Amino acid sequence: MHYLSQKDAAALDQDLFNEYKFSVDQLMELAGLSVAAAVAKTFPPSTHNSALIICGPGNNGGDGLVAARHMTLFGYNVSVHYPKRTPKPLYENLLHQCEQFGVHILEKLPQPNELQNNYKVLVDALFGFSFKPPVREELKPALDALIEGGLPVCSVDIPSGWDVEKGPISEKSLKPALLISLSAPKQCAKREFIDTAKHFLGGRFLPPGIITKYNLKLPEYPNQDQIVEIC
Ligand SMILES: NC(=O)C1=CN([C@@H]2O[C@H](COP(=O)(O)OP(=O)(O)OC[C@H]3O[C@@H](n4cnc5c(N)ncnc54)[C@H](O)[C@@H]3O)[C@@H](O)[C@H]2O)[C@@H](O)CC1
Ligand SMILES: [K+]
Repeated sequence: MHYLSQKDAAALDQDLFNEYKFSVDQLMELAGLSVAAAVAKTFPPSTHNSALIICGPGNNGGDGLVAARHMTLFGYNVSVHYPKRTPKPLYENLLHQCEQFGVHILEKLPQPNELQNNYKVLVDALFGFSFKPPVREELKPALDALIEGGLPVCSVDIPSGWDVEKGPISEKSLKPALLISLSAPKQCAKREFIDTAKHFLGGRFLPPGIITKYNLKLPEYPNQDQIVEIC
């Protein structure tokens, strides 16, 4: 397996948009769908019917908004907490769609120790590969809820608060139960960092030229699946 540096993850992303002419919403839809699929495979709605998705200001948060909509279609009761909204049509439309699909928009987070009263699983769509620690004060409560909620956390692409290359930054860093790497795993997704977490690869949209250029060695997706487990 080849694990991407933070610089290469950003460069690969730019290649998809500039050289391959993908739009952000095209890739975000597939990324969010694969997140929903991996969550449902690991924490199915039959046992984990109520989910809270915590969304950040960038594209990682956008993946979370897409996953929220798909998770309602999979049978979950879904809530979204989206404290710092980026005023762009892409995110506004995704949020509008969430509302139309019956996603509950949670304006204020309860205390972390109260989350277990209402939810069975958390989805961490707070920060992705553009995050640089330490977390700024305004989004600290959202990160604390993920760390201290006492619920299984499914992290989208990067466990929030982690260094994209060096992994957890302290003993108190988030310990996800599930990581869904998107397009290709980043360096913090190495087994030595994620420990016993389940690990899936999703975002099945890479053109062959990108796989060659970045020397990626990715596991094969089974059949038409959107996700593949990495052991
Ligand atoms: N190339 C790919 O494979 C794709 C990537 N996607 C997603 O896009 C993500 C990357 O998105 P972005 O580049 O928009 O960035 P992120 O979503 O990682 O985060 C950027 C946002 O976080 C804020 N931020 C950064 N450091 C912070 C700190 N210390 N404290 C508080 N706020 C901080 C920034 O101000 C910015 O608003 C990926 O991780 C993945 O989830 C998908 O949407 C689609 C395709
Ligand atoms: K994340």
